[in-house]
Amino acid sequence: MLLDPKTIGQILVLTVGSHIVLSFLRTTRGSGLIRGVVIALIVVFGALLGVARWLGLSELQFIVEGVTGFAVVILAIVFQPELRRGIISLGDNPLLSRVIGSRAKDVVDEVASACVSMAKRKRGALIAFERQTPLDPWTQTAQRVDARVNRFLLDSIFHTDSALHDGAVIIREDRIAAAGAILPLSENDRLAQSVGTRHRAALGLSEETDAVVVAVSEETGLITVCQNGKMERRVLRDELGAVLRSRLGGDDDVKAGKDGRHAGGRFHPVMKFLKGLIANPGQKAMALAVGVGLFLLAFRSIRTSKEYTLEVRVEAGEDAKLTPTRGILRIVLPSRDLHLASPRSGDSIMIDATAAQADLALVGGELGGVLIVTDDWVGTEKNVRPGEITWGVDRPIRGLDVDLRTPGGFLAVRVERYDESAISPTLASFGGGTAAGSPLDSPVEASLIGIQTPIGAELDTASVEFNPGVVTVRGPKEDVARLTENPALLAFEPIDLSRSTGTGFVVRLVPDREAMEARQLGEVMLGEELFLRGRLLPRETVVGQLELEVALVSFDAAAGDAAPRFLPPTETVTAFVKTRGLISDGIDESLQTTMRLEILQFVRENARVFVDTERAAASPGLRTEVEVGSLDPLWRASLGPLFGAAKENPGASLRLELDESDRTVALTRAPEEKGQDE
Ligand SMILES: Nc1ncnc2c1ncn2[C@@H]1O[C@H](COP(=O)(O)OP(=O)(O)OP(=O)(O)O)[C@@H](O)[C@H]1O
Repeated sequence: MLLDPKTIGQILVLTVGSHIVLSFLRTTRGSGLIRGVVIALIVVFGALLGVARWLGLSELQFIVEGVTGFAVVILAIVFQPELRRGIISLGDNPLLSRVIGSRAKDVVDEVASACVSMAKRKRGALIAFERQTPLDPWTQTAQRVDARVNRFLLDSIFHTDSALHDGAVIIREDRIAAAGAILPLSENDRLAQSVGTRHRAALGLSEETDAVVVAVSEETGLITVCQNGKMERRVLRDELGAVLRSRLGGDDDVKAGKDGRHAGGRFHPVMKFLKGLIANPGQKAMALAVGVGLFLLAFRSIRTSKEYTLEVRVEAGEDAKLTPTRGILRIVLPSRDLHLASPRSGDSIMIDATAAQADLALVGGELGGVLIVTDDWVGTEKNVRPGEITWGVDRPIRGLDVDLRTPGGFLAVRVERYDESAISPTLASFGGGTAAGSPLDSPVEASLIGIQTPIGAELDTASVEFNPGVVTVRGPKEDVARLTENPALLAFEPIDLSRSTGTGFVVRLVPDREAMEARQLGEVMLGEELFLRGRLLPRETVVGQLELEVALVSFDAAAGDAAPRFLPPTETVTAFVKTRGLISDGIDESLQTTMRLEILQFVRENARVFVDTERAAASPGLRTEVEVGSLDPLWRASLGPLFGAAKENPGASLRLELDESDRTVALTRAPEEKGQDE
């Protein structure tokens, strides 16, 4: 529990209240009835309330709680006189009596003055001050007076001619309650024989009650004050007022007489108050215990509500944690073969928790829950009531009343077995090598793939191949179905190109993060690891365009004179010169131009565009396909130092590509020579 100032303040108030009640119960010694009734009621009500709470008997609890208020009112009415006296006895408090005690002071002065006057005239008197113990037993058998205390009235009561002079006067608060009261005689053996009945009666009452009794001797005129079974004799007339005040101030420790306190009168009220604080420690400890107990009772009883958001997290098998964790609704599945189809792991669930303040204080800002799923839930949707979930934080807390913020107030939980499927993804599944977001379409620095001259490069999708093999995916039925339909939901892991990877690379496939986040895929497991194997090539660029003459070539040497004869073609064709990895975009433009010119020069001198006469013969009179001779490996040896090591790179190339519209030429047969006909 939090010991904040509010809590401490409330406990203090309850402790003071308990102390007042306990003091009250103690003071009504003469009325054991009220104590008995109060204690019996507390025990009975407390027990009933406890049992009702424990067993959840809400109707009984309701009635007991309701009746408690009535019981207090009825008690107050029935015991009104006792309560009144009890409340008045609070005036004994030295500070309070200072505030409200001016009357008390007058009473004492009046009594003291009457006693002194009677002592001087040797008139016998016996006056008892009622304090906390009611003196009813003695007033009831005496003459009721009920007059304001007054020295002359006292004097005349004890006048020998007075009908009331025999017996004692009893003073209650500021009034003479009775006169002619017969007090109990002390049976103290140690009293001298000479002590007469008046003085024995004075001592006797002081033994049985907390009353302060003054006796004036008819014989000697001496004044005696009795309290707590002790007799102080020969009280000086001048000091009687002070002695009485000190006795009636409630300070039992004051001993009249030799120490001269009478001269000073009484203690300072603040001192008395402070002494009062440490006096009677047993009762104060009990008051504190009652105060703390009442506070805890209220703290545990007052129920409040609080809103929490919990994240669903799934665990399975024996490793699952079975105690609640802050902010998490843990759903524990019986085995790893199962998965939670709904709610999905990561979902948020809103709940309202209503509980005793004490319990919510334990929970603090975050609540957690554990739901244990059994095998028979598989394949069926079960509506879980909040009561079936163990709520708490770090440990279960009983009695939390939780409402789920879902229509119907329950959590619909569906558990499925994992599904399995084999898929064989193709490159097309990934949108080729240039799919947006795919790491494969990033331009690759030539330096990273072993070409010294930095050049732009892109993935040649034609050269990308998959590792052979089929991938088995395993997961929730719907996810597996989605993946089978659209393997592109598998994504590439980022490629980290390094010199050691050269132009080849291997990429692992994983479920696509965006697809996961878009909830297209939940928890897919790959049966085997799936790899993509690819090769990186520098980007191909066009160096220039050439008009080339077409030559006639016969590859069939054995044909000799038998070969068909054609006239050399009169047409030319357009060819594009294309390179990879030879001219980088990054270098100086004039240098690029020089390099281009060198390449074009080389191609003009070495390129061969030809028609194979053997093949052309097969289609006489038609347009015939033109072919291009290979420039490789000739160009690697022939290009000058400008091209440096770039031309040694296996990824670099130089090739000739004919214009699509210009790939054929018309051939005409040569006229037959005479000699041949013969
Ligand atoms: N039980 C009693 N309750 C009240 N007053 C009593 C009681 N017994 C005696 N008295 C009073 O005491 C008077 C008798 O006093 P007695 O002489 O026996 O006692 P004492 O102690 O010697 O007093 P004193 O010194 O005044 O003579 C009675 O007249 C009566 O007023």
